[in-house]
Amino acid sequence: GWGYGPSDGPDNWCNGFPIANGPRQSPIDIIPGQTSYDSALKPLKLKYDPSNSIDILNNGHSFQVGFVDDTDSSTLTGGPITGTYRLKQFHFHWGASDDRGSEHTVNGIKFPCELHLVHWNTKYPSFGEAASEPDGLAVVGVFLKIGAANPRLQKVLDALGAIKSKGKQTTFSNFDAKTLLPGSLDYWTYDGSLTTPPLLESVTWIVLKEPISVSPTQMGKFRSLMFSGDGEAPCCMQDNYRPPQPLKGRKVRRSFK
Ligand SMILES: NS(=O)(=O)c1ccc(O)c(NC(=O)NCCCCO)c1
Ligand SMILES: [Zn+2]
Repeated sequence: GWGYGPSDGPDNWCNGFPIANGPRQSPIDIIPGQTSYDSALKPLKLKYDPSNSIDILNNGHSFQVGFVDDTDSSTLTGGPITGTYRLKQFHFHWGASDDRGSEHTVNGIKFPCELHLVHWNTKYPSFGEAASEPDGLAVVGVFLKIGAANPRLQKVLDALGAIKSKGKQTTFSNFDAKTLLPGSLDYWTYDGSLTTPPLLESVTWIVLKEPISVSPTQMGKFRSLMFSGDGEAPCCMQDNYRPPQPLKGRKVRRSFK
């Protein structure tokens, strides 16, 4: 399988997934001075129902909080997308130290962590089907910046003790994903892909300009997870980020002046 190590990491993904060198790969370096303000872009509308959160899982690449997605109770509408996209899961990418970890960068600057809220287009029957369509997915990216401890993030971090190794899963109910969003929903947007294999080019990326805070101690909690499963050689889950990919002529739009 694929991973983030010297032999199975991002530089080798093209061997199993040739789309790794495709025309709309993610993440990218966002250069604000080269983005275009688009007054036609609508405000983001995120409506999340806390009763939809179900579980938290260590999938061996990151950890993700899963949501019930059989109704339109947790959705993304507006922004650059048309129609209704349902929240499926959120997860993070982070570094071994606070100087790296985000997937998107801004003027080449790496943040210590990046949150991805993954949504799928309800014009398709399921996430799996949507994931192979050019307009199938919309992922909201939120940067985490070192500062004061984030009490809303702490609720998620307190659950990590139960999912230390690959394959572990536990219930995670009544979590309001909206509490992880910054005050401003100003965003950059561009057409891209999943940032992990299968690297499908089906994602409308919506990257928020304003970061949320995380403390150094909280970053340590992320790094206490393991890529490895029980009984395997222990390997700390860190540096689980893909570096920026070539823009290949794509335009990045912004929702704000
Ligand atoms: N980072 S991302 O672009 O927001 C992203 C959003 C949704 C995804 O489904 C994936 N990738 C994925 O599921 N790969 C299959 C095996 C992963 C472990 O189960 C990546
Ligand atoms: Zn991600």
